[in-house]
Amino acid sequence: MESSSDDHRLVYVQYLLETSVYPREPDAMKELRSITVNHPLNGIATAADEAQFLSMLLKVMNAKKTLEIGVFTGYSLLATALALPDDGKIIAIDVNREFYELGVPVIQNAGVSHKIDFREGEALPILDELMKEVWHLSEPLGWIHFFASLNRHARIIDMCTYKTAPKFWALQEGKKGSFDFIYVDADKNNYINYHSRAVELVRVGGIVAYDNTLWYGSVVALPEETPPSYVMPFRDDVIKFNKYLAADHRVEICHLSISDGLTLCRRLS
Ligand SMILES: C[S@@+](CC[C@H](N)C(=O)[O-])C[C@H]1O[C@@H](n2cnc3c(N)ncnc32)[C@H](O)[C@@H]1O
Repeated sequence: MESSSDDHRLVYVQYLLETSVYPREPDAMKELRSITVNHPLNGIATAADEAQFLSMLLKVMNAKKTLEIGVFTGYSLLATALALPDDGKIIAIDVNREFYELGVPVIQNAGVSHKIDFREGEALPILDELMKEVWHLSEPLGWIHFFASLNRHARIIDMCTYKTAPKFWALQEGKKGSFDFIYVDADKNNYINYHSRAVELVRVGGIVAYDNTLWYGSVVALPEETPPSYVMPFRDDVIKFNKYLAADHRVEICHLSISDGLTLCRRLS
């Protein structure tokens, strides 16, 4: 079963999809992909080989708290939810709830909906709220993240006020520095704006992953007159973003040619 997001890619991609990706794809993800293929915008869904890669990356990282910007029908979200442990948490943002609701029954049947906190709306104001919002310390990772944060920040807390300090600290820091992984797959003209928030929200050593950073395969590398007009609107934004990331020393980067480009940024400090 193919999705049209795979159409433009090379023959070897079809080979790897058929040989190594589709046979290992969880049934729920297969079902969600077959629902998505009937959607008029199906080409914007995360590709199956990329989702397989993200799934392994999350497991290798032991990720527990993640953030996703750009859900659509939820294919990458489901891959993430399946990869996280049972007490994992994903905050998932999309301006369009109707897209997400197409995938909800599949996500529920897969038994992972308790990990997902879907937030409908424009991503930038939601991210700004997250910078201030606290994790409930009763949440499974609240205390662990709190104590981990003591090592990362220079601020000193009087441990004599041990019982009141955690709340105080959480109010100071919001959700900054608490996500293990952030996946950005929304409007490309806002990627630089998302990066300024994501780099603060992700923990030191955590990963922010940006999708479509080669924009339709290799369009970013072709002369301006070459690409068909329908891919042009975000082309310059992606080119600008790639240059910006290459010069951003807050992160180590790895620009992969999987799907139509995926850039991993590891927060350094
Ligand atoms: C490329 S699709 C996401 C694909 C998804 N990751 C998947 O696996 O199918 C982009 C999504 O970003 C959402 N989006 C676009 N601009 C947005 C914005 N400013 N704020 C929040 N969501 C936005 C769109 O509604 C769309 O569902």
